[in-house]
Amino acid sequence: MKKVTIILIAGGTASGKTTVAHRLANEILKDKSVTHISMDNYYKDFSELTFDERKKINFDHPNSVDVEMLTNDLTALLDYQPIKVPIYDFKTSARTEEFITYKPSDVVILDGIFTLAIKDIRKFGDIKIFIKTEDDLRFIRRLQRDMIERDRTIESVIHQYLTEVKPMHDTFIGSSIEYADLIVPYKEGNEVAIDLVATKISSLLS
Ligand SMILES: Nc1ncnc2c1ncn2[C@@H]1O[C@H](COP(=O)(O)OP(=O)(O)O)[C@@H](O)[C@H]1O
Ligand SMILES: O=c1ccn([C@@H]2O[C@H](COP(=O)(O)O)[C@@H](O)[C@H]2O)c(=O)[nH]1
Repeated sequence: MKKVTIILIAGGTASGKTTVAHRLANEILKDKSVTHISMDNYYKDFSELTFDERKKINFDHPNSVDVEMLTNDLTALLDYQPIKVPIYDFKTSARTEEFITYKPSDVVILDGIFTLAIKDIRKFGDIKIFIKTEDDLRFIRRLQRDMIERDRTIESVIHQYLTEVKPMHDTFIGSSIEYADLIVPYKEGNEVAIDLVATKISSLLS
């Protein structure tokens, strides 16, 4: 039986993880059996808390992730079993009541800030990628994205960035680059790195 290949894509907030994962899954590897999963859907379920209480949670600390659910799901995918994942809502900081079902596939791409920082997740990676984007670019992208897509104010983005995002990045996420097989400097896109990953996957699948 063929082994499922798991690609982990890490990097700071707004570094371009989702963009790279999406390109790999939907363009470069579109003829292969590929599933792209976001680690964002594995934040713990804090729905019993009020919205104001949830706003105080530090979502940049690894403890905010439901590692047990994620490891169970990755184990199921390695066994070619389907998984059902709750969809997360960044506007309310809570899981929605909707689920997405992922069918078994030969390649699984998991992207998220903690994919290389959390040992129990990192150990699943066959190919470990870190997207390295300068901090100021990431902050600008995050500010735009959070205000447009996540219902945040400029003040809340700046406050969260200075009190949680940056200190946790400096403590946990930035240093996880040491576990990467490939570091991708993603500014205007990096075709060579993306082609290298595609070639490696093709060789693993053949
Ligand atoms: N190479 C790039 N150049 C310019 N903008 C980019 C680039 N990559 C991503 N973005 C933009 O930055 C924001 C964050 O990208 P995303 O891929 O969602 O990052 P992440 O998943 O790391 O948080 C998005 O609005 C996206 O369109
Ligand atoms: O309820 C939440 C959950 C997470 N966040 C922030 O999201 C980023 C991680 O997502 P990226 O797409 O990689 O940026 C993390 O830095 C958290 O601060 C949130 O704001 N609210």
